[in-house]
Amino acid sequence: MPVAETIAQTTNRPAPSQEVVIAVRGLTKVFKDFWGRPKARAVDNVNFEVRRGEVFGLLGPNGSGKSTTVKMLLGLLYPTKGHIEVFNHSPRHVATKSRIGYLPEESYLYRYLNSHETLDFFGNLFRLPGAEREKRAEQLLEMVGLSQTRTRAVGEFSKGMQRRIGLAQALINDPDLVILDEPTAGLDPIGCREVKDLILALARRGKTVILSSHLLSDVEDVCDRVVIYYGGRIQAMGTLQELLAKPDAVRITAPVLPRATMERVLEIIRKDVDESNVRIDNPTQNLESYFLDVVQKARQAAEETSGATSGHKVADYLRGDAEGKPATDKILERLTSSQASSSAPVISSVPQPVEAVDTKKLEALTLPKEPTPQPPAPAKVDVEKTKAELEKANEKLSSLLGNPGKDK
Ligand SMILES: Nc1ncnc2c1ncn2[C@@H]1O[C@H](COP(=O)(O)OP(=O)(O)OP(=O)(O)O)[C@@H](O)[C@H]1O
Repeated sequence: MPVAETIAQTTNRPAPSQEVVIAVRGLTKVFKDFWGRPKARAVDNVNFEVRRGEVFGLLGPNGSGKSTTVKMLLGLLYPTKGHIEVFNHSPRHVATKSRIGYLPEESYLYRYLNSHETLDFFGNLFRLPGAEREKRAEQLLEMVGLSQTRTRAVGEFSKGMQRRIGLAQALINDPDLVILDEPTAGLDPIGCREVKDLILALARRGKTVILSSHLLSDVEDVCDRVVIYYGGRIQAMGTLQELLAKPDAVRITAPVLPRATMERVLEIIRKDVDESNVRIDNPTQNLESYFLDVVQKARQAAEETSGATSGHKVADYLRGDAEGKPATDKILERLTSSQASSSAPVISSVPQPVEAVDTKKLEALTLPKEPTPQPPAPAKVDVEKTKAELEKANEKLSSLLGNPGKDK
């Protein structure tokens, strides 16, 4: 799988359509004991709708009702009360089931089948013709980075490799609705990023994705909307923007500024807000980007691995015209923009006193040698610099894909 993009908000994904794929109303599930006495109210009067092309996150602590909800969406459990429609039908409708791909929390694989046979077996369950099964299996194995281990029994696979084959299995029927329970559990950071990119690629193609995960950063990277459960009830639901925005604070990011400029900026800010409410710091890159950089360098040594390799491009049959902009363009944009801001200090004005302006920090953030104060740079595009950055990013992308020059 290519690294297509990481943060949903930075993608040019079309807005989800108005077509409702899942409608859940008053959904309740009470598990009863042998004598019919209520044992656990796993899901309690839950309502939500998911539209076509949406990536919808199910969040909540252990035992809060996520898996029970998923099992009811799949028609594996009957609701005690309430109503579920998937593609306008009951989840038990056979034709509806054929449009769903499911990656359970634990993959149930036949340990003596190899990865190719595993996919062939599941393709057979969907009555795919032999040639089509063969084609999809090959593409999927390549996509999840398992083509080199296609003849090894899946029982020998590591946890992350089992997750990868499970993901391939969930996609063999080219489903319109993909339900993924902890898809990144056990995966290395590159695998996690590839799975997130795959989810975004599926959504761009108009697939609907339900993602249940405890990894909040994963959810944040890919989900359009999330629901947060506690005790079987929905505690919060909305887009990430709605749930996470802090409308009473602003953040300004800029390249490192001369001390005099910083002083002037602070002077202006102080006129409106108390100094103790202003925080200055350097943005840091996240651990994922740092890790990928380190691995990229290590990979140049081209060490052999008996495990999963980095995945390759999204399987052709899963791609569609709706992909829009090529994946490489997006990663270039992201890499260049993150480079541009890597050394930038952030000034944020927050309502709660976080940290008073620290003169030492301020000094550290300003240029080491006091240059002559420069007037603010005009906002013109430095074509040469942008070109160089693009080339650098392209190299980074090629080595991330382990496929130098191919996507140029
Ligand atoms: N088959 C069952 N019989 C009895 N109780 C059950 C059954 N399945 C789930 N429960 C109970 O329902 C509640 C919700 O469980 P569920 O598996 O849906 O939680 P979850 O949010 O998926 O948790 P986790 O994050 O740990 O996977 C828990 O109290 C659980 O014990």
